[in-house]
Amino acid sequence: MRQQIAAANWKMNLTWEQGQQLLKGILDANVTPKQNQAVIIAVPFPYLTAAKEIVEKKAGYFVAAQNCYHKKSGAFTGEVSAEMLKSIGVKYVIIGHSERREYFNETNQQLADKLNLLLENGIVPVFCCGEPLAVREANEQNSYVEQQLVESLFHLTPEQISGIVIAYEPIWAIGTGKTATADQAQEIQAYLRSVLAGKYGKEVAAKIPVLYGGSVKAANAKEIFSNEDVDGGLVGGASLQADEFVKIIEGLK
Ligand SMILES: O=C[C@H](O)COP(=O)(O)O
Repeated sequence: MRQQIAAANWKMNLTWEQGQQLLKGILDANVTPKQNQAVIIAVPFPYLTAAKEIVEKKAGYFVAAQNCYHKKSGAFTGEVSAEMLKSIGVKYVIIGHSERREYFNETNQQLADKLNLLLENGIVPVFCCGEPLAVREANEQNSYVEQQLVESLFHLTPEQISGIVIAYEPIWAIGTGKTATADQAQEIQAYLRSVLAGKYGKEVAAKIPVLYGGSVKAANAKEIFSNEDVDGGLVGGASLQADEFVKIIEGLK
């Protein structure tokens, strides 16, 4: 079975003291991921090293960064490179979150560059994609998200793309409490997998985990994750409460 992933994205929330409490709550629940499962916790940059010490003591649990810069190194004050993240042992990095696309004007081309840098450094990119409400209302979500994949991912070799994780997050469902139905998630994620299969073949497409994100919580995780093409979730709000996130982990296939 493809890898199944419960990914927490703290975004710009929590002091380090609060973060430690949350990690303690999650790890004290002592849920052991199965062979095909992983738990990823994306914390703010300043917490990465200390969080890694705590989180990665437990098998199957990893920290992630929430972003990296699209250039290798140089005079880019305030930015963090893929190589720096590698140098402290970070194994996963979220890129292309809709908040970064919207508030920081990230483009598909910049994301293609970030992917290259992460892969060069042996880091697994968690590539986010997803459509805004107006696109969903016009029923154009498939072609919209397909374009995001084509422009950011399709320069990768089959071997490279086999090493990434995709997170489909409809923007209208992020932090709104409005979740895509399990059927809506399955439908578009099956479509995205067919797009990947069209370019790379079915065997490669079948290996790539595709997560769903957008108001996932303990109460709906299991149902959403039960779909064939939904390989877990990228969770914002509900990942800030230990008991909620633990139940989400338990909802993985
Ligand atoms: O990265 C996580 C997503 O943006 C989902 O956030 P949310 O679970 O608060 O809707």
